[in-house]
Amino acid sequence: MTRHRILLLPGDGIGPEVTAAARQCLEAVAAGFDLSFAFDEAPVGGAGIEACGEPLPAETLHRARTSDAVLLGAVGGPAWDAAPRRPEAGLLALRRGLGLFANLRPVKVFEGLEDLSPLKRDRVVGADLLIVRELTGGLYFGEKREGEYEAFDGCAYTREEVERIARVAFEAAGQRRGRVTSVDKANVLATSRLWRRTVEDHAQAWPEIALDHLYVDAAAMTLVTQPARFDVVLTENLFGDILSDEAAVIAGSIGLLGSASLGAGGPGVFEPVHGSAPDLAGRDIANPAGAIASAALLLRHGLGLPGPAQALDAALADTLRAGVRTLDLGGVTSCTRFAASVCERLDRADRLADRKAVEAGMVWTG
Ligand SMILES: NC(=O)C1=CN([C@@H]2O[C@H](COP(=O)(O)OP(=O)(O)OC[C@H]3O[C@@H](n4cnc5c(N)ncnc54)[C@H](O)[C@@H]3O)[C@@H](O)[C@H]2O)C=CC1
Ligand SMILES: CC(C)CC(=O)C(=O)O
Ligand SMILES: [Mg+2]
Repeated sequence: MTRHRILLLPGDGIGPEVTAAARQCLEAVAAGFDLSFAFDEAPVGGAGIEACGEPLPAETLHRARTSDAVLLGAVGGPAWDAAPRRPEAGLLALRRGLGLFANLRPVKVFEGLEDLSPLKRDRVVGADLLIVRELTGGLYFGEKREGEYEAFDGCAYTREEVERIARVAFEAAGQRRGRVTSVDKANVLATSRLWRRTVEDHAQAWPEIALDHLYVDAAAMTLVTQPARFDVVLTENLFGDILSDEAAVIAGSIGLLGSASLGAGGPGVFEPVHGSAPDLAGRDIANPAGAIASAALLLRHGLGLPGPAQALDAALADTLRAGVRTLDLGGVTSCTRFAASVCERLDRADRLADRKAVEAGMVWTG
């Protein structure tokens, strides 16, 4: 039996709580599908600074590189706000170190949560989009200078960087509803004009995919006024970061969103979209759904196990449909109890997924 090596990077704040919840679900999946997962754990972010003086200790990066997939919680918090090296730098270094240029952030409205969003119900029902965010270029990785009276952040993109993320977006659209909306600020930024030209050229090879462009300011508005208009949203690092938090409004809580960060074949990093939520940390009240959704993405994209991924997605959806809700969803269920509910439902969800699991060569044995 293949032993899949999963590295856990819990990080800071609620990171350890939601990562433990997601691990519990992965263990339940492993038991049900007769899979073998070997979990390892290493410090990153503030935890890395505390343990080794570095937000990304060399040993953590080494263990990430030699794993099959990485499940990360979140990094950062007020304790390190004045630190010379911030926890967030560890996350960026991990993404760069593993070459994870593509960040997939699915956004949908779970059945039973249609009234959670402050947006009108008829706007959010049917919304189902995928943000494809470029993850290792742009402002976050440009030249930086920080002085007392002047600071500088450089933004650079190459044609090759835009092309490879465009390919991911067009491929995803081909498996979804066939539409890519590329978001830039080409009326002002040179990098955005390169982005738009490159995406236009790339689209020539995909005549079956409908491509349109929006400036990021208009995209921010349209995302909440007509969310169902979007299928795949292709955008650069900074815009994707901001738009994905905004898109959480469609789902109803940022605690619900998971993500997959993928490169050219090595291990991917799977992490919720939210941050370390210091206001919730240590109280067992965070919503672990985003981390659990990330674990499902890990199964699908990180380990190539679509049957088990589908089972975990189904158990999560079933849990939410049944009204099990953490505080952010208007409920009282704790983080640990929510995870236990997903595990309890895995059996049923797996039976529902049986046909797909069998197709994928994975049979439920629990
Ligand atoms: N990927 C990562 O590791 C990220 C780290 N951060 C870091 O996290 C720290 C806090 O940043 P914020 O801007 O406050 O963003 P945040 O995402 O941690 O929190 C924003 C709001 O969402 C709520 N929230 C977040 N996750 C939740 C969950 N699972 N369940 C229920 N509610 C949840 C929080 O309580 C807060 O009200 C900062 O140090 C920031 O740099 C922020 C974003 C991403
Ligand atoms: C802390 C940032 C670097 C990460 C972030 O906000 C994100 O990737 O969504
Ligand atoms: Mg973010």
